[in-house]
Amino acid sequence: MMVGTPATPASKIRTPGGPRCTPGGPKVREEKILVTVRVRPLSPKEQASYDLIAWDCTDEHTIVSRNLSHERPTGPYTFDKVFDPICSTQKVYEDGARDVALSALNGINATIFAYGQTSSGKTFTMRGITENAAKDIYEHIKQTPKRYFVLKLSALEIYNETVVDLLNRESGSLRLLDDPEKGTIVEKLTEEVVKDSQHLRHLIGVCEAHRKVGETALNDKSSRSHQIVRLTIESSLQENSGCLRSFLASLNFVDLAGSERASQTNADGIKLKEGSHINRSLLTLTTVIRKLSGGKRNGHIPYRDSKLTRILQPSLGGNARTAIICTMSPALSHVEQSRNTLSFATSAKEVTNSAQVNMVVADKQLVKHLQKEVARLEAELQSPGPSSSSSLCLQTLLMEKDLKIQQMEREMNELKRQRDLAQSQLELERTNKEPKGLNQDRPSRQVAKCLSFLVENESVSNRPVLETRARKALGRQAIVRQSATSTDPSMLVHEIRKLEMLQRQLGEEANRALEVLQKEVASHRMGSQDAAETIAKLLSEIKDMRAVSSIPEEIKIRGKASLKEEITRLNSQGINIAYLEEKLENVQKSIDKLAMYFPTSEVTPDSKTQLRKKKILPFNLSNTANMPNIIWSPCSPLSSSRKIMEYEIENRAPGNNSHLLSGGDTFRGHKATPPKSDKDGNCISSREGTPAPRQSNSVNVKKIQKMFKTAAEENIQSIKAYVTELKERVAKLQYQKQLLVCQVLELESNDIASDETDIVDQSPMSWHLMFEDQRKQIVMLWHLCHVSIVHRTQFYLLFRGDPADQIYMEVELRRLTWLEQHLAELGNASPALLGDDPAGSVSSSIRALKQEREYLAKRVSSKLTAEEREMLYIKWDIPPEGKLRRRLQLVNKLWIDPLNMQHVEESAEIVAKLVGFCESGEHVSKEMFELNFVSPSDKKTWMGWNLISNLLHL
Ligand SMILES: Nc1ncnc2c1ncn2[C@@H]1O[C@H](COP(=O)(O)OP(=O)(O)OP(=O)(O)O)[C@@H](O)[C@H]1O
Repeated sequence: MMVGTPATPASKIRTPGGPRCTPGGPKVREEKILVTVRVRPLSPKEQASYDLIAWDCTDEHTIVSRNLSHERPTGPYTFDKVFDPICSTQKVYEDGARDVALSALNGINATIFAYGQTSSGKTFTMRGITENAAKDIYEHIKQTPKRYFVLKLSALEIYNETVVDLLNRESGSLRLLDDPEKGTIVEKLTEEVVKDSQHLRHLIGVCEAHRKVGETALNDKSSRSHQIVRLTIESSLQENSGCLRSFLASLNFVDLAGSERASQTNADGIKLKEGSHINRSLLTLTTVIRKLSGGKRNGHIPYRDSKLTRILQPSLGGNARTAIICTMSPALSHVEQSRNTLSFATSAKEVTNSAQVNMVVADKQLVKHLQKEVARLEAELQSPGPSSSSSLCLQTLLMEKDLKIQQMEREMNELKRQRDLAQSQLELERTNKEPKGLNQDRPSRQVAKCLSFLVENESVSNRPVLETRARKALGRQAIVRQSATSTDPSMLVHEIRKLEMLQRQLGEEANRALEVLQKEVASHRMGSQDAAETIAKLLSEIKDMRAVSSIPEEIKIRGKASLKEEITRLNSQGINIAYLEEKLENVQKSIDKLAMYFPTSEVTPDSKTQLRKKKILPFNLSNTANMPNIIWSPCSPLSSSRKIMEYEIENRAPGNNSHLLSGGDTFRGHKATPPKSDKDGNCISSREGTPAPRQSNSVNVKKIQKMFKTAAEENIQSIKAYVTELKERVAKLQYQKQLLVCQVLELESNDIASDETDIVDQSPMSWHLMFEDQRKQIVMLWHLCHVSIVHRTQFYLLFRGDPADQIYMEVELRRLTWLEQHLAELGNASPALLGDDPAGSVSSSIRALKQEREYLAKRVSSKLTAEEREMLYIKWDIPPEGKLRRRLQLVNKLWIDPLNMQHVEESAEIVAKLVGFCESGEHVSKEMFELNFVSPSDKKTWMGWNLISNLLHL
């Protein structure tokens, strides 16, 4: 008994509940694929071999196999149409393709497939279908003058999963890309605009010709390659409303590879080993059709498993109308293949498509863009996971999006902040109607913060509104004036006192340091004539210095003094500070000169000779009498050489350690030559008195020699560093004093200027502009002065344009301007004047900055999540080369572009994370910015050499 397959209804177009509209989209109609079967006549070859006809087309929908062999007959098979061998291609076109093909003229995608075994008539049929469709399309265009049509043609061939352009074979293998709007597209595929029907025929001819070339180049290729000719049809209509409505659709003519191999593999499960015999595209096509026909439309459909199914995805259960013409031979010799073809056709007819009109409305461009974006993201998400490159690509895309969102949020917040600020400023202006002068008796906390050591506990926000009253001025001068005019004279007197106290403390420290320096230098008094002279000079300078630095102690502070008197006194002290500075400069130069006698490098045979030539012998054996001084000198308790000495003592033979120099033959000669003393009682060595042991081969002597030398070098370096530090502090003091004087002078001239300043009021807008301007200047100066990036970050994040920030901005700007000038002066000075390190402060700043970056780089992995790090590496273009290298590269890119405020903002955010400003949750106080210039904590007291050696090793 034969089991029939239910016939497909003649009209399969289903519009359940009528045509429906997708939200914001055009009508969608669901319909099954139109499946027809065409049986060709017996070929001459089949006739010659007396092959029998194995099939009967019982009606125009049914085909059944004849009972010719011992096998049981199959069928009947029913389809939308069954065309017997005498049916013309015109008829096949009309009944099996025309309706679908012409849908493309109305914006519906359409695809006509030819499926069947080799030599079954696929190409024969498709050629006729294409020609007829082309003819009808141009006929339609002719009859629709209201619409404006644009036709484009492209054609490709897929062979062994390689896509080739049939309009330009030379372009080689083409790649498939995912386009948000069009789905899968073929990269660089030629698309020719079709001028007219003749041109269309010509182009189809070109494709055919190119396919023929392929056929001769590769044996039997045509049966294993798929060809797709795609006609894109766009038609526009100007509506009365002024809207330009366009239909856009593509019509595919697909001539598939011979199905015999795919069916063999599918039906018999034979796993063909030879790769060239497996046609992945065809296999995937049958799998896709099978899955779609089984109602698994919502399950995973492996479109992406082959190029053919990727390209034709919309035509297989998607947004397209599809017709499949299955071709078959009637011969008994091909009955098995024909059966497989009919089986495929049976599956295909169960597949439902959801075609919709692809309409473009000009004034809905934005919606379309969004739809495209959604489609693209969906396509990305649907792409299979195993490909790490595609998931990476998706991740990158998401990260980029996140970054964009973050950036937009930041911009929005900034705009909001500016708006709020402007509003509050306006509010302030409006309410600020109080009579002028109301506030003049009250000291300005801003200025107090600027100058005082004390930290004001009162928050800035509590400040009475009028205290923050700003004077209208576009320049910085106006701000300075404003600060000065609101300064209480008694505050300034207070500040002057504190300044003096600082100066006194500095003097005391300098004295203590110089005492040690004097001892140290005295211990080195032996050696060459040059060295002796330098030391003598140094000693006299130290003496002078001590005299100068003790002056401030003599200052008597009276209980009450007028501001003018205070200023006069302060100005007179300026001479002392300047003198102190000058003297320190001289001391440093002398130390530098002295340091030249102690080459820091290891003593090589060459350098030994040079030393001998120059007779630089401050620490040779003639100095042994001075050894105890050096060893037990306060300058060297922590030096590495002392440790060596202790080791030496510990390892000395018993009985020889009663005194460092009393035992052992090594020192006997020396004992016989006691050192000479100068008139002050200090030990002096003479070259005449230098005994032979200088050439001694004793290991101990050499070690001790080396040790003394190291100790001396360390001490000299320590002294040098401390003097440099003293100089810096004196310079700071000098600057602070100048600022104070400046404030006082402006206070004095306040009465004269008050009329003028009252005329102008500072508007919120002008402050905002000034703030931006100052901030840019500060950022540039930070960069030029190599200021710590942590400091930059803190300052940048704290001062965001609040009117209360004015004074902080002003002070930071002044401080940096001074620093820049100072560094520039150092840089311009002659190296001869400045010693070995002409721009010591600059290089040390750079060094410190480098160390800071290294420190921050170490925190990257602990303070940022892996995701954050990855995002930053992508954003900041850090190549993937080594984890440590990447972290350092990232940190090295922070705060390097002072002209780019976006860069500055982002750098600040990253550094804040690395340092943990954000995570502590505590608000950083603005006062931490040492607007007081020298806070007690900032003051370095003399801690002995320990501190200095620490500083040196930092
Ligand atoms: N309906 C038909 N009427 C007359 N001749 C036909 C018909 N169908 C096919 N032929 C002839 O059969 C031969 C094979 O046809 P065709 O090349 O179209 O097969 P094919 O399926 O495309 O083969 P391949 O897969 O190898 O490319 C051709 O010579 C063609 O002219």
